[in-house]
Amino acid sequence: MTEILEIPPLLVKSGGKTINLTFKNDILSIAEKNIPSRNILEVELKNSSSNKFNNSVSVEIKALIPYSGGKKLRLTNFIFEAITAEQVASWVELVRNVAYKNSKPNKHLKFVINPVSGKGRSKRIFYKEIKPIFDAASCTYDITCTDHANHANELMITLDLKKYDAIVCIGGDGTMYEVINGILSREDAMDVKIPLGIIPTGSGNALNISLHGDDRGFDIAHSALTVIKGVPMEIDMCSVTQGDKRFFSFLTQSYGAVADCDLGTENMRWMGDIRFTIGVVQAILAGRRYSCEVAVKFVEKNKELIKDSYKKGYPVTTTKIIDNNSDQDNDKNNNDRSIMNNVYGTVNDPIPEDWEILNDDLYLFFCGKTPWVGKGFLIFPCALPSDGLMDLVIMKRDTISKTKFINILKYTSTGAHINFNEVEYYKIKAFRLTPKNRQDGYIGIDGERIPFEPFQVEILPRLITLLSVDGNYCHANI
Ligand SMILES: Nc1ncnc2c1ncn2[C@@H]1O[C@H](COP(=O)(O)OP(=O)(O)OP(=O)(O)O)[C@@H](O)[C@H]1O
Repeated sequence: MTEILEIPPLLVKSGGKTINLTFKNDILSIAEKNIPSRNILEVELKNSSSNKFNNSVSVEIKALIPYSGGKKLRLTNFIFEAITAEQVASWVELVRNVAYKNSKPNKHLKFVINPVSGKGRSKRIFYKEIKPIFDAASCTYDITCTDHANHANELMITLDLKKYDAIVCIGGDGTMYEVINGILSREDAMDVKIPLGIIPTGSGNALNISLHGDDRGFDIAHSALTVIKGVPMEIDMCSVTQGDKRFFSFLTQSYGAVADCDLGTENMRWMGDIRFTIGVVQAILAGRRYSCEVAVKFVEKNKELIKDSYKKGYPVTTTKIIDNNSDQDNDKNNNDRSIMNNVYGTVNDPIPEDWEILNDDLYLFFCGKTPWVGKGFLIFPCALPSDGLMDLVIMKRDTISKTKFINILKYTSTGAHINFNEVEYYKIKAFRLTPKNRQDGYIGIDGERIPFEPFQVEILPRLITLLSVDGNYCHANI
């Protein structure tokens, strides 16, 4: 992330040689040190064993260095003996400023560790891999290890957020879901701007994959670096109402074969990702029908325009005035973090007049805000964090054969499924889904099952801030 190129090199001794020290890697901390020679064991630099420090002035750099083809990062300490002691203090100061030019150094953090996420190894991973990186970056922190489901939610309601620079989940999407819903149920929710970070120890980690891409979505060091040096990124929230309940979703809302296979094959978890494919094939071959009535507030139906806007790097909302409804001022919504209340009411209100009603047998109804919804599953390649819109993918039973549907699903790994004519891809502001002709089935919100009853979802812009690599989700090459 940080390129220390503008810094004049410092003349140092390393491995018995004199070198001009420049540093291009991600520096977590840099300090001037008077190091007695017996501390030489700290030095991990190649060929450094011949260094003798003899109480001279040295520079200690802790950095994340790429290895394994640059895909992984390793925490490494370097100590160099300076040739001219006078130079060191100003050089150290300069490097420190560049290393943290876009982010606050020495952050004070709240870690929320979910000990049961993923394979139940979060605590061990924290002490072995995560803590050393934050210590190297001179961060300070408090830790809460959740001891029951919903603990993270409860914690966020009462926590003094002003004490921290960021809240960091050590867990999966479910932990982040609780943190977000806790924050948004606070009395002062509209004033909370604290950024949230995630270090992936869960099983799905859709959010972290969307932040870092398929390659790095499960990578601890890259995610830690994003917390330490990342850029705040506001994200829209999906406000969901069902019955008399209201809650916030930040990933997906799904119904149909994929929801069935995600949620209905929990007993096959031991199989790994293959359970999902088997589940889809089972559901389709069994001829399961997913009838429903969906009412949608569409914003953009032209798939080519959506793709084109994404490729050019701007949201469709900037190409078109989308909604002149007096109840919702889009400019305001797109620029302000100004609403907590639903604009379109709840699932118990009449459907607004300007929504379109679809009555269909579906294979798939998938709506969401993050491009990736799991590893190798780039279902919404044009999703943007804060365009004030949700992406919607629909596949209808009467337009696609069973084999074609299964075939198209394979292309979701690269996002290329949206190029098929049979796949509908929309930008929408709100929808209501009412399941039909079935007593029971699966509806998934952020990968968790909710009751098989009508529900309504609308977008509320920019309610939460995440720490991201560069202010956007990982780019999808569509
Ligand atoms: N101490 C605990 N005991 C039991 N459940 C807990 C505890 N702490 C948290 N939970 C619950 O664990 C659930 C799963 O957590 P999380 O989603 O982070 O992990 P995951 O399911 O492995 O990851 P992902 O959602 O990314 O697939 C959360 O919904 C949370 O309510």
